[in-house]
Amino acid sequence: MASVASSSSFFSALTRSHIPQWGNRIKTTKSNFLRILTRSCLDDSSSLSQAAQYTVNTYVKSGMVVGLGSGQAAGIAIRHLGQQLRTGALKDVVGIPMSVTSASEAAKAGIPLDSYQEGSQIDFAFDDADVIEEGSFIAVIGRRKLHGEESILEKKSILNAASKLVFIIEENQYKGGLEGSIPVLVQSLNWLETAEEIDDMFLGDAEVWRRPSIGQAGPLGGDFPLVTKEGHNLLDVIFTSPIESLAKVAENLDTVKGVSGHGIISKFPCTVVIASQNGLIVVDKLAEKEEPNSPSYKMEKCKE
Ligand SMILES: O=C(CO)[C@H](O)[C@H](O)COP(=O)(O)O
Repeated sequence: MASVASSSSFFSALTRSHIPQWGNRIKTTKSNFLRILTRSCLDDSSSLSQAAQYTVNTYVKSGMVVGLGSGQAAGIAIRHLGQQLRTGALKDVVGIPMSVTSASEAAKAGIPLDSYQEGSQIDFAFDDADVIEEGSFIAVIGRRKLHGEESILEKKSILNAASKLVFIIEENQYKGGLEGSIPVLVQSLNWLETAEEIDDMFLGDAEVWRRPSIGQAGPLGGDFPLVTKEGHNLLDVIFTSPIESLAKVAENLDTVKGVSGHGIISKFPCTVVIASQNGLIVVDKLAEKEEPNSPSYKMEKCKE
């Protein structure tokens, strides 16, 4: 594998020739690093599988405690991790599942498991994200229907506790000016009051719907609203115009009495492994204090 620390003109030239649609879109800053891996260096046909396998092969080391996320890519990564343990390529890895689905997937794959306790040491975690805001690396999780005892709050605790974090997503999930919903956990007793306050806060930009536990329902969540294992109702704040800043949305939501949490997560350092038509794109967001004099980005390309 060749590794190149590059200047911005070198970056532009490479991105233009290798990933034209990304050349002008990825913004790099002092704290972002970008690597592009051509497809030929990876051995599976689906780009999401490649991204999941790359994540396990690159970041999981023997002896690690690994947070196992949920979603399609995380499922593939869990199965691949199990395979690596069976072949002996990795040893003594313990998984901390972030959902019932990831626990059952991991058990099937033969990964030894432990449950998350506050203060648990987690060396590495991977997860799907619904979307990630370009540049800020702030992610949204929890849009998808929650399964079993799945908890957005617990998932965020595990992701925040991890010493290293990777989100595995597809190209169309990494963008600026995001639209769509932000899941918000609210105390169920006064959920309507809280929903109205959020509605006023984002008036004209978003609608607020209470999520039902089954099927479809109207804005009030129908007769069987979802109640999480912590006893919260879940509001979907559905943005109909582009979100200028996810950080601002999170900040505003945090001021609302009755809000117990939400699906917006910003945790650095963070790496995003992006499955694209032209191979994998790996972008690292470092903690602000790291490598203050480093070049603006680094690009790696696999030797064919
Ligand atoms: O909460 C989440 C990750 O923690 C996501 O909502 C979810 O897992 C995405 O799933 P998929 O990638 O299969 O749509």
